[in-house]
Amino acid sequence: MAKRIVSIGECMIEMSGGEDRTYRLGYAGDTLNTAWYLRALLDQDWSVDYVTALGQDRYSSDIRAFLDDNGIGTNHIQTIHDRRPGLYMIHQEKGDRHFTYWRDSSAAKLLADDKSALANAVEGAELVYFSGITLAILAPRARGRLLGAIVKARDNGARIAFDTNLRPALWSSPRVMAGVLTAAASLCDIVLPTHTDEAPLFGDKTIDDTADRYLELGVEEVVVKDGSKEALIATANERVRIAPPPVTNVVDATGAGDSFNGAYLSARLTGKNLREAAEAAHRTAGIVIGHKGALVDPKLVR
Ligand SMILES: O=C(O)C(=O)C[C@H](O)[C@H](O)CO
Repeated sequence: MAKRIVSIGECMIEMSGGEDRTYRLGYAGDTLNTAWYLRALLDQDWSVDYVTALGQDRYSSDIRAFLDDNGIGTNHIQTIHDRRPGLYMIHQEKGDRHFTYWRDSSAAKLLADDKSALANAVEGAELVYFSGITLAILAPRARGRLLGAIVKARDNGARIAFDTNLRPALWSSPRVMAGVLTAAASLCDIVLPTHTDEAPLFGDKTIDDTADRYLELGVEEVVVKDGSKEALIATANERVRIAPPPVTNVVDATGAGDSFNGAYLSARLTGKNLREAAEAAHRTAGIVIGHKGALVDPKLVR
């Protein structure tokens, strides 16, 4: 039987491009993006399931079909009858991508309402992946239910990977965001933060400060991304710094970190060392930022 990876979070309708007010419709969301690159890079010894909630509208049906067609498991996607998927638009400004969201009443906000559905979803997983965005969209009690299911999965042998993925707009305050993310990270085996996002919130001066903060929480492997600068992979015994290869063609940085995570985790799951995994991750992210939207054709990254 294939070894299971479960990624938990929100998939939205994505509008990318926007030149002459012409947009391309896609489906994306940080945890789905990572699932997408895991699916693209792993062989059929692995299954990749996406756990979220969708509605019954045409876009929810299309998202399910899109995931099915691309080999991502949809059996644990819940249906919320009177809700629809969220939506976001990407715009480019001053060399970076920015997002505007319509997601306040999306179906995914209810993904952790059913405790037994969550427990079933993570059962038998080898790796469970979630993010700070997954936590940000949930009400406080639902966050507790999700973290409870994750702790149980870990007790049953799953490894837990977490990208803190800071989105201040989705949190009630920076203090709540910092507190919840730190508590969640302390339950995880692999944490994949982005230094530039975390530095102003936590006062980190260097990528080593970011790594140390998570190592001190008991995290085994910390993967600190830093945009176009070198990434730091830190464990209690080893520190590896890997610069990305030069990239000349940045079209849209959406999904760079998520694809980095997908490639990194797929390399680690198949026995690659920290250096090899970080190199593979930079390579994949370098391809993704040359295209519009978060998801590129899997053939381009294989
Ligand atoms: O910002 C979010 O919540 C998204 O999930 C949208 C993008 O796909 C994601 O941020 C890219 O990392």
